[in-house]
Amino acid sequence: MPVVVKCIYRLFFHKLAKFPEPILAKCSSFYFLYYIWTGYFPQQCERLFKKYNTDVLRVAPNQLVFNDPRSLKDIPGRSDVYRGDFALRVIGFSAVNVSNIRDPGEHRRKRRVMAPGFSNTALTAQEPHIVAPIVDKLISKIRETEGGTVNLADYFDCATTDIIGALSFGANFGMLDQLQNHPFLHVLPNVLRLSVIAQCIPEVFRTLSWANNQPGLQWTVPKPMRKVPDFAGYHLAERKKRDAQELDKSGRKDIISIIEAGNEKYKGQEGYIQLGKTEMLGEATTLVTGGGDKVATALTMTMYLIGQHPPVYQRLVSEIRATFDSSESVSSTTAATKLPYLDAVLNETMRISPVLPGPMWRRTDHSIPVAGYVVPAGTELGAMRYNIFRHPKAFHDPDTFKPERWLSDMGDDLEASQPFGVGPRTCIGRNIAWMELRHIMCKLIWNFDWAPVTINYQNPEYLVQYRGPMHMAASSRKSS
Ligand code: HEM
Repeated sequence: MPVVVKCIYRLFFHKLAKFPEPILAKCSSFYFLYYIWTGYFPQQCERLFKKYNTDVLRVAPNQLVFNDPRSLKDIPGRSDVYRGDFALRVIGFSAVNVSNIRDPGEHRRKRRVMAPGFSNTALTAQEPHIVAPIVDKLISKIRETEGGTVNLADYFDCATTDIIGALSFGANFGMLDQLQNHPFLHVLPNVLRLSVIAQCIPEVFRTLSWANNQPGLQWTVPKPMRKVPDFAGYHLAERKKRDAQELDKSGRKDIISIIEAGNEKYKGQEGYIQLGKTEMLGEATTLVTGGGDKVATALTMTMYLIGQHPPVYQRLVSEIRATFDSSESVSSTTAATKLPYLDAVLNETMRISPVLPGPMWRRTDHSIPVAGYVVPAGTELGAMRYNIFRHPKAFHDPDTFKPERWLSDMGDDLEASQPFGVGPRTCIGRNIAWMELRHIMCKLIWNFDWAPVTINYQNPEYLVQYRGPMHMAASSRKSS
């Protein structure tokens, strides 16, 4: 269709023509691409929601975003919507996996096999042997910085990626050992950034994906986009080699082995197809990508925010130090039951600064009701998480960091903040995340007194927050 005709159609006759939007966004995806490229798409939406006095926006010819807490349940809460074109097919060129698979039935199959690896029972057994020693290594690495400052954004990245390597692959990824020199440091956020931008124009992404599968054409694809699957594939292969050498594997309980056991359990059952080799590679990639970076961001933001709010910091120090006698006695299970203020701080951090601030796109192939609107079939749509988590109808003083709102009823609608998502595609790793967040925060606060260094810290987002350096000063604790 000639460009002018296409524009006229999109402006006046398109099924979404009645929804408010800037005129440029009606005609082409370039408007959307520009704001995604800047990394401040949610902030631009905030301005547009206000400008048009609306809670729904058409941000590209075929895309709607909502700023109404009800849309959290009305979109991702549904089991009959698909991953959108602009959703998680962004980890470079990962094989199909639980987080990027489109079909809801296939997705259920994968979740069923994977779920036991993420259960609290599996994790409680692993925390003292696998997680605690890595966190202790983090503490000693921070101790080495005394008298100077520490870039927590990178230190957390190394620690959480090492944890997911040990939990999933039974491997030492060696990030904390090498810190700034580790070749995987910063790879994932950069790949996400590249992929998210490429995805804004689906034709570009599809062409790159196609080229990536053609022998002889792979050189046309930006190299970083293959780095994450390559890293995961390498560790999957290394794990297999170790497996072959091991005579008795019965003791192993890493997540990959639990997925493999699930594969065996359902083998031969009617309607069940085992996860094949490529799917296992896909899941390995999901574990590497999902497991480290997001927790690192939540920790970085928590430390930053408590550093900026001394009364919150002091209350947290009192709670944690009064609960544990020693650093060794820290456990996330104790923290979960005895440290309500820590949970309030973490919840408030993930509300005001969500790790995944964007809309987590979905697509519907039939018309559905969303927050009082009827969305036509074939639309890409999403709930704007950053904006909803700060919605004035749901939270008083929505832009203020106030952990107390999670401790007593202040009239807030706390359900309007859903850092781990809603519905069938909610975060499979949330138990791991909570375990790491509680364990690491307790040890950081138990061992050190902290002073802020970086101020005015704000990250752009490329699906997840794109962490910049965040420095603080740690000194061995003086008070009890
Ligand atoms: C603070 C840390 C974390 C946050 C805030 C977070 C948040 C989220 C959110 C919001 C989703 C839903 C996406 C959607 O609706 O489309 C999600 C999905 C997912 N998360 Fe997490 N996550 C965290 C940690 C983890 C960890 C530690 C893992 C472990 C490997 C993980 C693995 C996954 C996977 C595999 C999915 C896709 C699930 C599916 O589509 O069925 N996440 N996460």
